[in-house]
Amino acid sequence: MSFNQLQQARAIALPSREAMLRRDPSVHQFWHTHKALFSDAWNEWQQTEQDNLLTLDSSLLDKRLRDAVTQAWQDPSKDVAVKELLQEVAPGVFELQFFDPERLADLREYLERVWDAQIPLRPPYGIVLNRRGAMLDSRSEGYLAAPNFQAFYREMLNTYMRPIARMLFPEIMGYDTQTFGFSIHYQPNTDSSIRPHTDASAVTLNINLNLPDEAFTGSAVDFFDLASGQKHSLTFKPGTAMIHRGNVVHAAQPITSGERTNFVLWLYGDRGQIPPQDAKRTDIDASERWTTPTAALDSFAPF
Ligand SMILES: O=C(O)CCC(=O)C(=O)O
Ligand SMILES: [Fe+2]
Repeated sequence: MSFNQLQQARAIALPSREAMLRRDPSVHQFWHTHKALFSDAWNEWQQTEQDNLLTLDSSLLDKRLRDAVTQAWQDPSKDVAVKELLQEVAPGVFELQFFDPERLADLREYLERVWDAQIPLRPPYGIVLNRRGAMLDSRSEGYLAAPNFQAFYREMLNTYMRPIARMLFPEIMGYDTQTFGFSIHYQPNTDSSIRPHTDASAVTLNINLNLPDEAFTGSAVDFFDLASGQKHSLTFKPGTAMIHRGNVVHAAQPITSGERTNFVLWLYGDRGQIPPQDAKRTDIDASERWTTPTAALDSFAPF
């Protein structure tokens, strides 16, 4: 690797927002053409910045969660301690404290340095084009390819999300081999809300990254319970996460002041498969939950 990939990458202008929203073929071509360059640039960025960058690891997570999860990996029969940290806040929607709010400043500082890197990043244009968001998974064009971040991202999915999801939603077992993720950022005048939709995932973990002093108003997430016809509006607190099946209809209300930053992580099966509607929801043995699939990652990306 020669040490000028970073400068080269910085000199390349992103396609226009309009072209990205239109999903113009030239946009796909753009990311394809520069794939290796951008990946090398993130490597180089990490090396250049290594004295400034915080190590991303599980010390950023809530201690009770980290301890309970560590224990469950050692002895799956003790995973009730993890379950006790999950609260059902709407039908099929569970809340947990994921990050330690006191450590979020470090993670956010890392992400600020990512923006300052000026390497082209592809914003998530699944539902809307969220300007200050990034694709996180290596299957995605223009993803955040810094090796340290990638190791942390994989740890969040493999060590934490998948076994917890299997505990709550046993029918996802086997429909959880593949990963997907992006970050989103809301502020009142640009990207402020998301209309009702379902996710193309088997399960979604949506984690808030707001610092304790970063208050916002509005921006509740509405979950629609089709069985009862009721709507449950839930507001994120710093470092909390909500986990739900992808097929739960949800929407984000407009943010009226402040900002909100979240990581949205998805699991689904090979080639994007999700469990059939009538999938049996019978519990699986704890020892099966605390495992990591060995299937190769495919390249299917829903958006
Ligand atoms: O506003 C949120 O946190 C929900 C985002 C969401 O539903 C999505 O990105 O699919
Ligand atoms: Fe969603």
